[in-house]
Amino acid sequence: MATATAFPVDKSLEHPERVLLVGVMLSADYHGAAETRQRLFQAALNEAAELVAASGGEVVDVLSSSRDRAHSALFVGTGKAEELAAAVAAQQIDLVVFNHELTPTQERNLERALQCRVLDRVGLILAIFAQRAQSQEGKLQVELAQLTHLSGRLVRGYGHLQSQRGGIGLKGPGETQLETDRRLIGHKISALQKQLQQVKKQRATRRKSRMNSSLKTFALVGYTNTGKSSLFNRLTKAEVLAKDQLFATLDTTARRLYLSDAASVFITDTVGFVRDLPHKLVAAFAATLEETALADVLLHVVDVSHPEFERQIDDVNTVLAEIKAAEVPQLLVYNKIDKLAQNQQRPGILRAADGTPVAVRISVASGAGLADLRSAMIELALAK
Ligand SMILES: Nc1nc2c(ncn2[C@@H]2O[C@H](COP(=O)(O)OP(=O)(O)OP(=O)(O)O)[C@@H](O)[C@H]2O)c(=O)[nH]1
Ligand SMILES: [Mg+2]
Repeated sequence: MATATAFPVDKSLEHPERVLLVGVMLSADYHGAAETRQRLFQAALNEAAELVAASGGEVVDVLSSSRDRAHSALFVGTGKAEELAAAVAAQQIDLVVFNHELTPTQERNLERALQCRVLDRVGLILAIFAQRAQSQEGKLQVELAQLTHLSGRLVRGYGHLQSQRGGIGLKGPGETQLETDRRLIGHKISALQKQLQQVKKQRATRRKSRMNSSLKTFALVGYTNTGKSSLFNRLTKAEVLAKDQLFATLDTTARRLYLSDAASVFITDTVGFVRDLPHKLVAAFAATLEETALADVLLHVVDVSHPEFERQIDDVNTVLAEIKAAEVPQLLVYNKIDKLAQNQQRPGILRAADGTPVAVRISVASGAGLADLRSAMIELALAK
């Protein structure tokens, strides 16, 4: 349900946008030896470039610098701002993306100084979600996240002006507008929350009928672009969109899956996670992610060919803890082994000391290890 609002909620991108990507390596954010810090910083920049691509933008230039700072606050000095403004003008940049969190005030000041739109990482992820949301639920959730993001900005963004005015007791026109905006946003937010509550009920009803059937539920989770939807399709012969793109999936789909005569299960595919997934987004997607927390087993899909796959596993576990799914048993699915060196492509099940399957090495692309995965799933489905 698209809604027109009086305020600039829509930060969605129009493509093709010419994007300047800015990375600032703050010593507070990257730890370890210089070489490690450099590698992590580069990986974060690469991921930001992928996010830009996922939003339909084109990275025209990347500027990075490092700063020795004890606290993790980005400060853009006048010299740097001038350098950025020159780059924006020279290369006809439409959008500058900071791979760093900006305060609303910083974002506004930068927009003024650079004469061009500015987004930080959170804003970029929200913009992608806004573009992608397909289902009514997905759209409601993204809109809620954007409005919450905006209302936070209105309050914080104008706060310093208000306190200055407070003493004089003035009520300028801007302030009145601000109050109106706040009230409208407040109404809109509660309306959205009510609608989402409704959706949540419908979901609960559907889930209940699944639970009554006493079938176990497996939920696919994992970092974005690891192959969850590809695996879902392969296992269930469904046709969920699978694409080499961050956040191809935003909704949850559930299908019944026959594993053996004794074991039929439900399997769900859902939105992928990313480092620093905005909290507002996680909160807004609570209804979608609830399925995950209530699953019997999580199939944690990992792109084992990704240089940062171990960190991605940690990032996913962080989000899982946030949505109270940390206690759900996990089976790690090491996918894309076809992309590893020849001598590392061996598929199969890895077991704990007591014999419980803890991980399976597979390739959805080549089909290697899929039989192992199915038998591990049967074991877990029949356990208890
Ligand atoms: N080489 C290789 N590529 C794979 C394999 N599995 C999936 N892919 C590719 O990885 C990309 C991402 O796949 P998806 O299934 O969309 O990944 P996802 O985890 O659902 O991604 P999001 O929905 O964005 O979170 C696609 O281009 C797939 O073709 C695999 O085993 N090997
Ligand atoms: Mg997907």
